[in-house]
Amino acid sequence: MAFLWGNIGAGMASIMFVYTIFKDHIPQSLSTYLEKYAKKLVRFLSPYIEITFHEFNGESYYGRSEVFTAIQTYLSSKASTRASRFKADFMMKSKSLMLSMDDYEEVPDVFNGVKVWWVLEAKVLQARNRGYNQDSMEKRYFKLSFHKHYRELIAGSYIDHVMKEGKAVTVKNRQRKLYSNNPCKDGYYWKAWSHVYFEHPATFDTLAMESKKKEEIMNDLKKFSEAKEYYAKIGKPWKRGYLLYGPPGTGKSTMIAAMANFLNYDVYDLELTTVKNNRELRNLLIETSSKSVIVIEDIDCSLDLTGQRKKKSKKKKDEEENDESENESTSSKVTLSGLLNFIDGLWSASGGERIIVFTTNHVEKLDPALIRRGRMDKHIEMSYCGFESFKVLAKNYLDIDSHELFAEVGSLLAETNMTPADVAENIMPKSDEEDTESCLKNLIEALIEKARKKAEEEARLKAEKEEKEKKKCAHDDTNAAGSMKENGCSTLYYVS
Ligand SMILES: Nc1ncnc2c1ncn2[C@@H]1O[C@H](COP(=O)(O)OP(=O)(O)OP(=O)(O)O)[C@@H](O)[C@H]1O
Ligand SMILES: [Mg+2]
Repeated sequence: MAFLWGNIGAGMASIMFVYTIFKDHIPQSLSTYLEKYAKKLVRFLSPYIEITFHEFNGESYYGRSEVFTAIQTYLSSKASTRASRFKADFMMKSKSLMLSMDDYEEVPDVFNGVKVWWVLEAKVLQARNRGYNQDSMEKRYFKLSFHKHYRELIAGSYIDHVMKEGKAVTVKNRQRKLYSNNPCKDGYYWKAWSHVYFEHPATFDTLAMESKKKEEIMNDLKKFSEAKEYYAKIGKPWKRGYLLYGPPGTGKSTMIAAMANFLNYDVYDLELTTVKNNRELRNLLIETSSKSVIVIEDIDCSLDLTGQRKKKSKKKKDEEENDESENESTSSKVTLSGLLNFIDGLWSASGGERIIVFTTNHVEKLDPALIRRGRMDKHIEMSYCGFESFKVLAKNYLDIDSHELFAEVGSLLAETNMTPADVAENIMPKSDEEDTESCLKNLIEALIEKARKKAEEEARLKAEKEEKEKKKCAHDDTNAAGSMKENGCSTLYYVS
């Protein structure tokens, strides 16, 4: 683009050339001075304007600037037709190559007939000398150049256009991610979450659950995802809490995957036991992106949160405040109030739609404050496999809608508590020889066996109870006899 300057550019180039030859003979201070003013002069004479967009601009400690990311995505769609050097990434979702501009590669673009130039540059900064550890850092930025004449058009409408297009391309190419809270290094920067691509196959179609309940949940999720204006109107953060509770193997984790697939959201799997304190929890929340499901599994086991709020002594409160300030001990010190703040979205100032899901096997153990409506807006019980759920599993695993053995399975399921995980395990063909009928027979056998064990257990408990009652009666008789003697009503006196 410099050659467009014509004579001015050529003149400046000659001066710079002469300067480089004699540079070594000029004192250092004068050379710096000359360089500084030469650059100013160039800028003053240039008919072009440059705007830079830095990758990390202090918006957040860990995060990349959203503007930088949107520009990068926008340019990757341009770069593939207009640049000659590319960096290639394999897009898992579309199973295709995604090309993006390489460093220092210039990509031209035209907006309303006006030409602009983009280039990705980097500055290497020497980090502060910390004893033996002297790292250097690279700061990347996009530089946009255009003619002064179009300042308003480019700085206004064009940048808006780039942001919009960039975000639209991101949504289209979005490879959803499953994040976990293990910090990882991305170039020179630490990120609070590391991720893998999220490719769980569960959907609401494959989820074994009564259809009415399923539909209700799907409608709830859909309504939530379309309610941006509504949440803004009522002045609440755009988030919704779900509590999934029920015995192991009833599909709580499967339901979370189905929810994320249904909404096309990322999943943040938050392992609370590794979070050091409330401050770290807050940072983790800030680093979550919009359109995400934040999951805390087995909330009752994660931390000793139950009743902590009620029991908290003055000493504990002081400790918690210290923890908030500087003390970063290794053991987890997330408190119930820290978690409540987390859920209330007090720190999710960055906005955007988020779903929070807790799972537990023991809902009765949780502090009511944690699961009250408004925090956990919807409580969903995941229960044992009924006939309707079985039919979904039979369709998933055996590809059948009906069978003469269905009636028997149905009546056995009504009498026996078997989880969908166990039903699935029993009907899954174990070899090529196993046909549909033998798979269903396996399930029937397992159900009969379970019913037999249940009956045995019930009989054992009944016998135990009767035995206890007998003993209690004998004890009561003894006491009664003792008291009669005391009252002079009996000649016998029993010692119990
Ligand atoms: N409702 C269900 N629909 C379809 N598949 C299910 C369902 N419940 C369980 N399964 C099957 O059983 C396996 C275990 O289920 P899942 O991990 O979702 O149970 P969970 O309720 O999360 O158990 P836990 O309380 O132990 O975490 C799943 O991989 C899935 O194949
Ligand atoms: Mg689970």
